[in-house]
Amino acid sequence: MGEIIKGKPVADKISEDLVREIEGLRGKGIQPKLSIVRVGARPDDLAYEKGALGRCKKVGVETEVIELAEDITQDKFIEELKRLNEDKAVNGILIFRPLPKHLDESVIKYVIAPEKDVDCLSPINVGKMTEGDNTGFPPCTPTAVVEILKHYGVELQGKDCAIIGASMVVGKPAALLLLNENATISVCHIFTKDSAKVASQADIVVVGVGVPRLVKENWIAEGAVVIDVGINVDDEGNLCGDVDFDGVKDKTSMITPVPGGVGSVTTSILAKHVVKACKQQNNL
Ligand SMILES: Nc1nc(=O)c2c([nH]1)NC[C@@H]1CN(c3ccc(C(=O)N[C@@H](CCC(=O)O)C(=O)O)cc3)C=[N+]21
Repeated sequence: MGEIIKGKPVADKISEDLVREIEGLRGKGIQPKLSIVRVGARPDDLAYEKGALGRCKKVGVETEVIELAEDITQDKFIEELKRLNEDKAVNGILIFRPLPKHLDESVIKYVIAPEKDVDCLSPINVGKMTEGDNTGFPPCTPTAVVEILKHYGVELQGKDCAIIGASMVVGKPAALLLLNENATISVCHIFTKDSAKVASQADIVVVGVGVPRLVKENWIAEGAVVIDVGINVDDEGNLCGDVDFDGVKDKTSMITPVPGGVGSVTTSILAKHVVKACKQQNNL
């Protein structure tokens, strides 16, 4: 019991396919490119940026980072974004979130070109995900969750999934993507009466809340599959997930580690979305 299912084999498989696909595109004179938009220098954003740049380099996706000042005005930000929308060389745009408070995401999400929106900021892509329309771009992290489950042969149809956390970047989209796989979904959040009870009745538990080691042994049914999306730094400065890995592991049939789990697949999905966007934009 307690097979540790790592992200690397999943990421490697996706990367191998991408390398081949990008070689094919280059043969046609096409080079996929991602623009990353970062406002300020939050450690969280820098960590993701480092992983994303490394992955893109490895598979052959060109990158640029648009570094904007922490105090950039909304008008200037929108001007930059429109420039990227119109730049024919740019196929994908990733805007790090959350944006500083003075930038209004509810306005900006309508400005990003949906066909370049590789991490699902645009309501068009949220809508496509909700409908199960595969022409859009669901957010990279919950997509990585589903890819890991499929890679390790976890049946989803008819299974009971508990999602812990209801954010727009993890919980809500994870619920929709797993629903699209015909699983039965329960979503727990801070107002849920008894999250441990809901989780302990599930075949699959997906956790993305940002609370170090929240999910304990009593939350997990014997033989359940546990996917830990959290990336936290604990009091000793170590990277840890939202699941008490040592306490939970032996009760599960499979569990993802942190680091080395979902986080390592997210950047491969990002690169995959850039290539998909590139192909769509070139009518391929
Ligand atoms: N639009 C948007 N989408 C995001 O998904 C998003 C964001 N904005 N803003 C910042 C946060 C933070 N975040 C991280 C992802 C990976 C690591 C990380 O450490 N990744 C390691 C692997 C960690 C592991 O192995 O588990 C790597 O890629 O090498 C950290 C942080 C994404 N975020």
